Amino acid sequence: MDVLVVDHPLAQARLTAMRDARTDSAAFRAALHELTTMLVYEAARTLAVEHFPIQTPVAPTQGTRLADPPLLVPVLRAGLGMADAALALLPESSMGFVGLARDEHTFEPRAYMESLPVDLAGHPVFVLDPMLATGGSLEHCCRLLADRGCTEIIVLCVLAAPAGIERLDRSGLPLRLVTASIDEGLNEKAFIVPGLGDAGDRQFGGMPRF
Ligand SMILES: O=P(O)(O)OC[C@H]1O[C@H](OP(=O)(O)OP(=O)(O)O)[C@H](O)[C@@H]1O
Ligand SMILES: O=c1cc[nH]c(=O)[nH]1
Ligand SMILES: [Mg+2]
Repeated sequence: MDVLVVDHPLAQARLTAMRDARTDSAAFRAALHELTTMLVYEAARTLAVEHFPIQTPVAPTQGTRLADPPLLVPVLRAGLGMADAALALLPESSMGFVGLARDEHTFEPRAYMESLPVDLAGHPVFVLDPMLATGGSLEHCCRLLADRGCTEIIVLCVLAAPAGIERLDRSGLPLRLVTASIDEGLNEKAFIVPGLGDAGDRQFGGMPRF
């Protein structure tokens, strides 16, 4: 599986703000928004483009645009904080939604929402979720997309644990990963270490489990 680590100093500064336990929710959301802009910029580098004629004030020339803007799929809740920034850079994109909550004991994802186009054959998809921990949630989400015929899945996350990367790699799904960091590992609660805590709670506050 192709993995790109965006180690640009401006990206790492936003990541540092997100890791810092003193960062409040508003500053956390702002840093995630800005970091997502950088992740999307890098992830979009390999998208297919098409050229078309335009006229500058001086002369005719060729313009460039994305041939097929990717479907954006934030994984609720935490991925919601990446949605606005991605849509700002990709204003022609459509958006689908997948809602997953990881069970605190089994660490398996429980699906509670799915709103996706029926047929994704031939279309690229950007999956937005800040955290790749055990990989259960993102594997579940990417499988939903592959089941709809998608063969070009790009996962954008803030932090990836080695176990999650290995799981996605083993899944055989047609994906590549863009992340701001590969962290050391997981603790006994399957939280990423050193990580940044619970990305959903840090943006939106704690939630009672269903
Ligand atoms: O790789 P995994 O082990 O599956 O863990 C990662 C998942 O955990 C977090 O979501 P969470 O279940 O906490 O839901 P939330 O976004 O509503 O907080 C995160 O946003 C990922 O979706
Ligand atoms: O460290 C982790 C692991 C899963 N989900 C999170 O939000 N954080
Ligand atoms: Mg959470």
